[in-house]
Order: sequence, then structure tokens, then C-alpha cells
Amino acid sequence: MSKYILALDQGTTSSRAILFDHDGRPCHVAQQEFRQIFPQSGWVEHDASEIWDSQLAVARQVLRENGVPASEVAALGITNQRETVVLWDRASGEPVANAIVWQDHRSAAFCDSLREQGKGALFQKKTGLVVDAYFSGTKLKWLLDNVPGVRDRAERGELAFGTVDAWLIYKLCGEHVADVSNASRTLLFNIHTMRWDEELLALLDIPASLLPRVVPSSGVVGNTRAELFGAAVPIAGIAGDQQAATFGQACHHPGMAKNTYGTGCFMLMHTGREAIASSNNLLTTVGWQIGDRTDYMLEGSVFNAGAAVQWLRDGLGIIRSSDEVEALATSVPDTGGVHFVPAFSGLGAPYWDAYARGTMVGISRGTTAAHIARATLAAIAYQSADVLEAMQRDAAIGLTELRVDGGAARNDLLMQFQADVLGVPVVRPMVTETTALGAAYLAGLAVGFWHSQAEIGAQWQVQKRFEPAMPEDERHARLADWRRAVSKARDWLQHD
Ligand SMILES: Nc1ncnc2c1ncn2[C@@H]1O[C@H](COP(=O)(O)OP(=O)(O)O)[C@@H](O)[C@H]1O
Ligand SMILES: O=P(O)(O)OC[C@H](O)CO
Repeated sequence: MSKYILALDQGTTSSRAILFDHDGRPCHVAQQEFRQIFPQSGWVEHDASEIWDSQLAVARQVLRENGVPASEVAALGITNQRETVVLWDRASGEPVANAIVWQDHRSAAFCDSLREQGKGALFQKKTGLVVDAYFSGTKLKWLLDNVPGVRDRAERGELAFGTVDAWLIYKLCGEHVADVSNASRTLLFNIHTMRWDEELLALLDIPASLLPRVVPSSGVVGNTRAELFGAAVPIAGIAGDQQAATFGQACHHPGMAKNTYGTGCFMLMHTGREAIASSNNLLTTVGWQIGDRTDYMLEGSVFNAGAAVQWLRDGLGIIRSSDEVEALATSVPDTGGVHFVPAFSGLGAPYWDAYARGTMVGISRGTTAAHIARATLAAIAYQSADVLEAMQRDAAIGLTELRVDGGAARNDLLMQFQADVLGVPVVRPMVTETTALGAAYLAGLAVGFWHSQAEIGAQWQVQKRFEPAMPEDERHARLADWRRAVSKARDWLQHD
């Protein structure tokens, strides 16, 4: 009897592999970081071969170190950094260029021109996304237009494009497929017809022969090549990391929401079986498809959250580890009037300003490192408050609690402040590996390891609940000050 599901969590900075048991408990984790490549300002690349090598290595490591033969693994689930573009040669299976990462802004000027031509509404209607360099489509166009020979080879049908799920699956079993949640982040996929959209492909000049077949998030797409793990394992669950975390947090019903505090912050609210168009600069995205049923989400993507804490550590040197920020911030009662807008790479939802840059205001002669640390944590919470406010307007739903996960969700001061500025309870679960858990659940449901969403929903348990304690008038005054600070950070860079 198979005892485990193996989840592969291919993140922006590291590849992880986690074995989950039948109770949804993570039994063992293996993790490997890989290179971040910054060829010029605003560009971020990965070597797709390093993504594959590190992912394979940690998967083998987690099995070996636990003495688990592949025959005891019922299925494999895959979750991944989203939007990142991989382009490879179908025959050799080798990438033809470095992967362009979701954080990369090289196609910002092209996105400006699309919006100036009035195409923003068309893309939003069909894909649920805003026209922004964050998404895959304009990155793929950049590769076709700028890497010598690539467009000709693409037109001859020699190349394959994929989001990172598709790349890993191609290497694992030779199939060229992506799941609906990843496809819905490309600017090329119609989230209503659930197909690649010919009109959008033509606008971005992308040959359809490059595209993967789109499959549901739960279901067997192939078996891993037997030589990889010693036996073939069915690949049965696939989802982008933020959608997987939403599934792992058991946000299975309309009105439930989670926020993941990692490098960035991604809040997703389940909106049911209808795609709700945002009127407040949020994204409408596919959560997952199980059988014929598709569940949709509203998403607010904040580009810099934990990254601001890393900057305190690596840029300013005022803390030695991310964990230290909590004690430093707690050593003062407030920020002393300081506001920090960590728009290092522009602002995501709900501002979508590629030209904003990091800004600190309200500094006085009495400002200390502790005030800056506290303002940094506050900024993470305020950015999420901006997103939740937009979400509640779009969905016309009052949130009853926000489920949280990700590295910075360990920080109790931040979580309490988050509850205070949202005016909504914040709840941290026992298992915080929710991204990998979500992929494991999707895979396990497909092979009968688990039998229903109700069964897996019952496994979710609270570790700690943070109740809002800030008076309403104070909450509104603080958010008003934050938004004044944001206005100072906006549109700072000169446009091309
Ligand atoms: N105690 C903490 N307080 C605030 N931020 C933290 C804390 N611990 C980790 N972080 C931040 O969380 C991020 C790491 O979280 P993780 O979920 O692993 O991110 P990712 O998946 O984006 O790499 C880092 O940016 C780090 O600075
Ligand atoms: O790899 P993460 O956890 O930083 O997540 C990245 C997101 O998927 C980007 O949209």
C-alpha cells in the first residue's frame, strides 16, 4: 500500500520536495537553492537546466533519506513559481535561452504600448489579467523577437514553450502539458472558454505550435520515467504555487481567502464557479480545475513583502537574520511617523506601477533602525490591506478570517498588526507548507489516496488566531497616511 504523496515545490529561489502522509503531515523536506541571474537592471533570469537539476536532486534526496522506495509513493504533485517562461528544443529537451522570471520587467515598455493602443480591456476581459510585464505572454514575445534564430525555429515547430510546471513535466515524462491555473497566468489563455486565445496570440505574434496542451489541476498526465526514481510514479496534481497554497489552506468555498507572505505577498479569495471581473485592479484567475469543475479566484499580487525584510538584512545590515526583525521592531512602540513603501521593482496590485520605486517618508532626527524595522513590517501589512479592500469591493463579500502562510507569517508582531489594519481575524494553520500540501492534495485526490475535498478540508487545523484590536478611527487614519506615502513613491522612474 502506498503511504505517501511526493510534492515538488519549484519556487523562485529554491526547489523543494516534501513527502506527505495520509494525514496531510509533511514527513520530510529537502531543499536546494539555485542561481538568480540579473543581467541588467529590471531583468531576472534562471537557468532552466538548474531548475530541473535542483528539483530532481531534492526529489531523489527526500526519498533516499527516508528510505522510501518510489513504489510507496502513490502520486506526484507539482507546484511552481508562476508566469516564468521556459523555451526549449523539443528534440534535445534543452532550453534555448535562460528562463525569464516573473519579476523581470524587460517588456514593460511593450506593455505600455499595448495599453496605449487601448488593448488593456480586451486582455482583461479574456484573461482576467492586467497588461503588465509580470505575466508570461510579453516575456515569450521578447524571446521570439530577440534571441537569434528562435522565431524561425518556433515557426518550424521545433520549440516548446512552458510555464515551469510544463518544463518539469516534460523532463519527468516527456508530455508537453500545463495545468489551467498556470495557463491562466500567461495573458494568452481565455479563462472563459478555457482555451488558448487566437486573437491574443495574433496580437503578441506567438505561434500556437509552441503551446502546451492544457489539462485539469487534478488527474494523471503521465508516469515519471522509471530511471528517475527507480519506478514510475504517476504525475497527478499540478497548480501554480499561489493557487496550490489556496487549495492547501482548504479555501474551497466562495468568500474564503489566504495570504502567503514570502518574497512577495499573494492574497487569493475563492469566488466560486464564476469568473468575477475586477473593477479595482485585481486579477481574476483560475484557482484549479477538478473534473469538469473550475473554481475561480480574485488575486492581489504584491511584488515586495519579505523582500523588504531581506533588504534590512542584506542592504542596510540592521538585522543578521530575517527572524531578528521582530525583536528589533518590538523594541519601539510605533514607527515614529516613518512610512516605508518597498516598491523596489515597482508596485503590483492594486497600483500596477512599473515606474514606482522604494520610498521612505517621515524620517526625523530621532528615527532609529528600530523604527525602520517596524515601518517595514507595517508596509507588508498595509500593502495587503490595500489588496483586501479592493477584493471586498469586487466580490461584495465581507471576509470573516484570513488564512496565512509563507516565511514571514511566522512573525507574530506582523500577524497581529495585519489583523489590526484589516479589521479581520488572521489565522495561521498547523501545517504552513500549504503550497506543497495543496499540490499533494490535488495529486492524492486524482489517485484515490484522498477521496474528497471535505476529507482534506477536515485535516486543516488552527495553530494561532490573531484578533483585530485597533480602534476603527485609528485604522482609517493609519491607512490614509500609508496611501499618502504610496503617492510619493509612484511614477518615480523616467519612462523610456
Ligand atoms: N520572522 C520573519 N519576519 C519577517 N519576514 C520573514 C521572517 N522570516 C522570514 N521572512 C521573510 O520571508 C521570506 C521567505 O519566505 P518564503 O515563504 O520561504 O519565501 P519564497 O517562497 O518567496 O522564497 C523572506 O523574504 C524573508 O525575509
Ligand atoms: O516562488 P514564490 O513563492 O515567490 O511565488 C512566486 C509567484 O508564483 C509569482 O506569481
